[in-house]
Amino acid sequence: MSEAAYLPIIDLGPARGGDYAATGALISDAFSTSGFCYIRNHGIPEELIRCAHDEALDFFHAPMEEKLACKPKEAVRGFNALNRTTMYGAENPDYKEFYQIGLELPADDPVVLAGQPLRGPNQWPADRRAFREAMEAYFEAAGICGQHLLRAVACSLGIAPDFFVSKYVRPLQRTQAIWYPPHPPEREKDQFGVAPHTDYGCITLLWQDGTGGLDVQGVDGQWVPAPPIPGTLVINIGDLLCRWSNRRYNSNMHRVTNRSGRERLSIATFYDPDYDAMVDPRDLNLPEGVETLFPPVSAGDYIIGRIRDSQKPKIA
Ligand SMILES: O=C(O)CCC(=O)C(=O)O
Ligand SMILES: [Fe+2]
Repeated sequence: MSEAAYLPIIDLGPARGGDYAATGALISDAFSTSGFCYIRNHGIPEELIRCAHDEALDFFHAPMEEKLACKPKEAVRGFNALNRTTMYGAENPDYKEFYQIGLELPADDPVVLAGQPLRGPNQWPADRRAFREAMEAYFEAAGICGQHLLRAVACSLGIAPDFFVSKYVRPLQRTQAIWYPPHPPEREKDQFGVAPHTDYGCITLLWQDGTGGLDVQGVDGQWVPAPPIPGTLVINIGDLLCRWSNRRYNSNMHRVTNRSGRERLSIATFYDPDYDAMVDPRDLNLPEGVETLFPPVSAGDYIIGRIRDSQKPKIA
């Protein structure tokens, strides 16, 4: 195990069976150091992952005209073409396409009518029923896994295991199938699939295919590979949980480069709270006498602010 980036493989089996304290102790070590770990026995059936992978790949291989028919409207859902996002401080936009879905709410739901950001019905390509079914099934299974993880997180911070349940009634869960074409050879140095960044929300669940290319920054600043490990997901903390935990848990820098010469597909789930959930470090068992480092913020305001920043054209 590297000292620089501690990436343990943690068995989620006990937590899924109701023993959150044991899993909590293990993830606490990881989240308070690298902010990353792998989990196995995550509960998302392999067959479901294979289906979502195959269907997503098939979609990304479709003619651009078909893909662009699903380009995002107001709720950032659907197909996002190459170069749509530029990470804070990055030279170039990310070299990836992605398809995003979120919690399905009907167009006449009050929060959709009120224009709450990130809300709305999902977009789906015509005539791709299997893609829709696979993505919806994956979304649901990832949410269940996220709930188990958050119960373990709650235990590890010394609060009731179900603390997060009332904060995740209509979560801002975003699941993205992400497709990375091989980087163009003339852009060797400054091109990233995803430029170095921290995630915005609470907790991220990542499935990656066998290609590799994800790196995590170690405490010494060096980049350490987080290679694909069959049967596992990579889990990491985002900035919102870092805030909520008053920096007891780290949201760490990571990046993707795809110099494999082949395409790469990953499925990332940003498992984030309700729009109006207040993220206040005082609610997470802050030890007595410890000063809060962050004022309370609503989860949705924080996340949409970060997304909008990442989609701004870079000012020269
Ligand atoms: O695709 C990956 O391996 C990671 C993607 C990622 O870090 C992100 O989208 O925030
Ligand atoms: Fe990320």
